[in-house]
Amino acid sequence: MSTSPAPLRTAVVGAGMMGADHVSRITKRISGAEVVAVVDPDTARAQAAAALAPGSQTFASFEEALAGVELDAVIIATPGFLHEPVILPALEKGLAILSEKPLSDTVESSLRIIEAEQKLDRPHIQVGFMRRFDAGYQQLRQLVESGEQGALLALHCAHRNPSTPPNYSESALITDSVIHEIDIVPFIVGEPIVSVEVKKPRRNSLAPEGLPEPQFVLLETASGTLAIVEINVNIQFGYQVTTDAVFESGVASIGRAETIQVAAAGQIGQSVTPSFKERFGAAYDVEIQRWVDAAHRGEIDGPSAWDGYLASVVADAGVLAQQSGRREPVTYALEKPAFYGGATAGTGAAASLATA
Ligand SMILES: NC(=O)C1=CN([C@@H]2O[C@H](COP(=O)(O)OP(=O)(O)OC[C@H]3O[C@@H](n4cnc5c(N)ncnc54)[C@H](O)[C@@H]3O)[C@@H](O)[C@H]2O)C=CC1
Ligand SMILES: O=C1[C@@H](O)[C@H](O)[C@@H](O)[C@H](O)[C@H]1O
Repeated sequence: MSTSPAPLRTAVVGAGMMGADHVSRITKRISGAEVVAVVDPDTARAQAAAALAPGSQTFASFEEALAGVELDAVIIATPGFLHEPVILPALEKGLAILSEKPLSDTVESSLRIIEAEQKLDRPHIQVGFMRRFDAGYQQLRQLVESGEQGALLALHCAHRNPSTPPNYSESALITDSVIHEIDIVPFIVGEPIVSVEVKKPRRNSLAPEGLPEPQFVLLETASGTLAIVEINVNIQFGYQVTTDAVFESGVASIGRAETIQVAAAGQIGQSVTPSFKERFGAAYDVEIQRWVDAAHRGEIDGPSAWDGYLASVVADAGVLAQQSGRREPVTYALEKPAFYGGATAGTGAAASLATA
């Protein structure tokens, strides 16, 4: 008779929107893990999230959680610039780590993280690029790989949010939002991004003062496939993420039919998801379940810290392109280490896409 392994004793660090959602996910929707600690200096948030996971304890810092409870794993859902201070001690303890995107806020920090991780026997960090687990993106990737419609020439990507949180800056358009396309475009195309250019059309007057958006971000991959990303984060009507892929002999579209379409009373309509939590709810569930299952096997099963590092290099070029108005080349300083699953030539970016 086979017995299930003991649940992964997990801390969730950062009990805001994503952290609380992950607490609920682990407790109610997936198996093989339990939240034993919720960490947030904002006591009310920590307690509200911990209430979703009966038996969990709250802590004001990750250090206190490490000292106060036995852990196997950690989910990091603090703002990006606070990921590294949790990732490094978690690596030292050998915990399974799911870091929300981005891996970190700078290339330098991402490099420190991958250097620290490579002191261990194997990758411990999975990055929360959940689109890789979305059924639509997976089908699109398969279509590209099949070659059924010829070569992939271009992608039209729309990334629309109803509004932005406080302190959302112009660079956040790239580092916080387009970072998802920066990860998913190489995943679909199967090759790295080699340049970034940013075009700024007329400003949406409904965006917060000083935020020049929408913007169009052009991501070019190694063989010349062009992804044109409309990043448009104060569009009011809802949350919408779509991709239209242009092939040599056809087009394919994903992301437009998340909800039922109803024809009635002389109209055809469907509702729009209000936020990423609904649009990508199923993808987050699959992402976290696969991360938990892999952690029980001593593995990761999704985008690695190497993928997080690659994304940070492209994001850097993107922020530069916002300011320069020029096409900025993307230069990856490192070859992909064998530690991350393949000593391929060049950036190794394509080979890093084998998972998820
Ligand atoms: N995969 C996805 O689609 C999404 C990912 N995210 C990512 O999730 C992370 C969190 O984002 P949100 O939940 O939107 O932010 P949030 O602002 O709602 O929550 C962040 C929480 O971290 C807490 N915090 C701050 N310093 C801390 C510390 N030293 N230790 C523990 N907690 C601390 C804050 O008090 C706050 O409760 C970010 O990395 C963000 O990029 C966010 C939204 C969607
Ligand atoms: O990661 C996310 C947010 O942080 C970001 O602000 C949004 O633009 C993205 O759509 C969402 O998935």
